[in-house]
Amino acid sequence: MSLMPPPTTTRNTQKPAQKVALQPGFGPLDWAKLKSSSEDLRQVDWNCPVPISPKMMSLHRRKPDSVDDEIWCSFSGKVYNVTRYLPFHPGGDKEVLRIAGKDGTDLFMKTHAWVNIDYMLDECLIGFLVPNGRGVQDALIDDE
Ligand code: HEM
Repeated sequence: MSLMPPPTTTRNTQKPAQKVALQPGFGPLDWAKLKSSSEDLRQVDWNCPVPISPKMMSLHRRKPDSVDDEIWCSFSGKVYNVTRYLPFHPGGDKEVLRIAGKDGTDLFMKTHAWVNIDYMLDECLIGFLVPNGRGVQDALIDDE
């Protein structure tokens, strides 16, 4: 009889972690510190959450036709400006950029449902998702 453990315990069936190496100064504690500093991480003209439509959000995705260099996205009906969070994301900025200008709830829940996004991004909250036409700046957006 062999003393080797059964093969099921020796085979690694789990997907490897995809954490990336973050730059010095961009760890979880650094993000917590930045959040509790007086720095404005929302980077918008308003100081309380406003109604934001999918169309408005889609303009903020760092593409050639975007209105600026900022990344907005939504999770569970809340819209965040995640621009400042990108270098702090343990899974790398590219993963977050996949949902730039879009709703990221499904992808987020598939990847790490255990992460408390309300807490992680509280200082980046800029609005609540509403249907197109009902957003605070929708009247200013061209319909082509
Ligand atoms: C902007 C919102 C997001 C926040 C606040 C966030 C937060 C986090 C946190 C805290 C971790 C570390 C989790 C842990 O160690 O257990 C993590 C890891 C990760 N995130 Fe995100 N995330 C966000 C969006 C996304 C999106 C949209 C994706 C796309 C798929 C993604 C993919 C990943 C991956 C692949 C990892 C590494 C998972 C691992 O350790 O195996 N994240 N994220």
